[in-house]
Amino acid sequence: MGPNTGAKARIVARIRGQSKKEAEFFDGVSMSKQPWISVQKPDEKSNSNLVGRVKISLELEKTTSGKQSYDVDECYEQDVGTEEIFSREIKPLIPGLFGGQNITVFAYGPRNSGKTYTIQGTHKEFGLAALTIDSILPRVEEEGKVITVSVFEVHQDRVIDLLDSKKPEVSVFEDGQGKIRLKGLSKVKVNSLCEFQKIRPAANAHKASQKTIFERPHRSHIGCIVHIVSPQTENSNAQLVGKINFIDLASYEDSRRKSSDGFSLSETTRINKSLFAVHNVLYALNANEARVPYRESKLTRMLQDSLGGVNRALMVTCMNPSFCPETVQTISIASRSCQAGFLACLDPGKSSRSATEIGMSSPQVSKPASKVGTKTSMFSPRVIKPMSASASAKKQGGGSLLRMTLKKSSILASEVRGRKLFDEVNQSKNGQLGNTLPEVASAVESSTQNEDETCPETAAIVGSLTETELMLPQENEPAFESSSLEEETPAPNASDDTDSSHLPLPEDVVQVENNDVAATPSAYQTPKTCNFLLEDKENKCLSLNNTASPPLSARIRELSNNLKSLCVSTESSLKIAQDSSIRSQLINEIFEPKTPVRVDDTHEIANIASPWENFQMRGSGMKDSLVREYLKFLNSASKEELKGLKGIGEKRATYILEMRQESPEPFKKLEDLKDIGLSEKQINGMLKKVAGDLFA
Ligand SMILES: Nc1ncnc2c1ncn2[C@@H]1O[C@H](COP(=O)(O)OP(=O)(O)OP(=O)(O)O)[C@@H](O)[C@H]1O
Repeated sequence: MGPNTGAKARIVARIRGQSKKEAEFFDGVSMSKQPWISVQKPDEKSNSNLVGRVKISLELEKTTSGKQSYDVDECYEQDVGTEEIFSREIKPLIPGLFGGQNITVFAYGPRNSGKTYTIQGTHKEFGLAALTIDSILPRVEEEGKVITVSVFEVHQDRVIDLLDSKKPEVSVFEDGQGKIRLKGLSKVKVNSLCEFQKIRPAANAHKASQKTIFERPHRSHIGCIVHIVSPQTENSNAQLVGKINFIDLASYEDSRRKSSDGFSLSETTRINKSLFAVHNVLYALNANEARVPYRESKLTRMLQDSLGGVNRALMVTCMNPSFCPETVQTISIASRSCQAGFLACLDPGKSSRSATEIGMSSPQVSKPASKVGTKTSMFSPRVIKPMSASASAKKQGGGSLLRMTLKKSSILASEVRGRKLFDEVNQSKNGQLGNTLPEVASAVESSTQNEDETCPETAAIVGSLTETELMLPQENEPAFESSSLEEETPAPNASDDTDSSHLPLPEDVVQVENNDVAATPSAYQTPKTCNFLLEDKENKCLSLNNTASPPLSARIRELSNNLKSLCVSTESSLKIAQDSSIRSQLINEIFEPKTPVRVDDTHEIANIASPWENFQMRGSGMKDSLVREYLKFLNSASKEELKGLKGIGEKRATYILEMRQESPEPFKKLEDLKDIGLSEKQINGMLKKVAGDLFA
């Protein structure tokens, strides 16, 4: 993949070819001579770490911001065709693909910047996906392997199978072995480039009818996975050899500007948030960070087994040839991930700690760039900041990212190191300090779990996925393209962000509060002040101080302690309480099941004599019991019994049984029901039905 910087993700730019109108406007003047973008290639003879580094300078006079420069691994100018990009960036990786490596190619950029053109191509020029298929087919045939292709869409955290309109939603989950499963994603066998070009999303076939259901087009990420598979033989199951993902990312849009297409602010910020999540992962990989935030978005979660480890990623940042503020923002964000690779290269062997580990948030709003001369240094010293979406940002919606990050003032350790490194280099080079990185919106860390880098897909996955029929060819139809479907019902996982109507179960509470803790530096930095520390899967180091709610295990332990201490303290009360009714009430309060109560809240226990409080306490206990019984049922019921439940049909029941074969107790908390494709609303609905049936 081009010159090696030691980075796991290579960041390149591509300046889109001019349209006829643009060509007329510029009257055939080469873009390199335009005031808007200029590209400075590195000195090939230079014997430094920066070999291969390309500087893109943008003339921002129109915004009175002056000129801004960004470093990327490579920049392909207008006269460079997709085939050359393929030869230089992807072709060198193909042997690895046959050796078990996974590759991911992202096309990223603002609207109309050539993303789809780059990935998918047109009938005149092949895109990177078709060129890859063309290149791997001979070897695939030679080695007796097969190619299967999946096409999907990620919209509002929902993954939709675009090759099968019957079961469009794909479940993304981690199985008992920690492997990412894409349950319900179809695969189509491809024998030739022609077949690949003829694949068209099933969704398209129903476009007309679906338009009546989905009212307006939406922006989404479109992905195509090309798997190389060793076919099933008498002695072995089908085995995944390697796969290459092509992701045509949704356009980046400045959420502060009104969308010309009438997209809501929340939709724009949601998309930008998922784009930031991709960059955060690439940044973390390039910076060799201990924690890679795969869980920040559905897309990165899906691609977890293709990013990191021995796998390679390529980000093609598409740029508009004519002035576009979003182009400035996208290239600055992309350059940041690229810088991380150089940091790691300059500081080998050191892996920076993640924001979560050091307990700091990552403010990510940059300021307009200050004017810099293009000749200052090969390095433009910048503030390098991993971005992440916070739990609170999730709750508030992406629109609050900007506001929130403006408020945050803590500094990331890796950022400090990054700045220091750059400063050192710059000072040693020419003693100059440069500008700061332009605007990047983000927030604090959300995930509470350290995530391993790689999770290779297994034959089991290949075997479990259905192969659908090849879609009928349609003339002049691209191999895959963005569906114009709009979802009818609220996205199940999207509701994670906004829907607060779910049952306030202890697990939920813990989850939310843990996230808050992740955003609270003190929880990590001052363990000595903690009452005590707990460790569990979801929460590696959680302090039980007053700002955080403990996990369930701790609550139970604490409850038990409370009960013991209450027994002691109320023994004396019982002696005092001569009246038998008070006595029995006290006994009830102590020994009846109820929600956990903190030690320092004991004064509340003395006040729970109100019938309403009593009722609520007991109701909460009953609700917990109901949930426990429900999960127990799911973990043990027969298929027929499962099918008797609301929301569980033949497929889900079969799937539950499959899950139980892998793990005896797949459902430990209500959230686990999302693994079978249920949304929070659906889960709540199911429970309400169960509760209602008790009184029927
Ligand atoms: N390198 C190129 N050379 C010539 N034409 C190009 C090039 N890249 C893109 N185009 C043309 O520019 C237009 C926009 O390209 P494309 O649809 O790929 O952009 P996009 O970023 O995917 O747009 P969006 O995501 O906003 O729909 C198309 O007409 C496409 O054919």
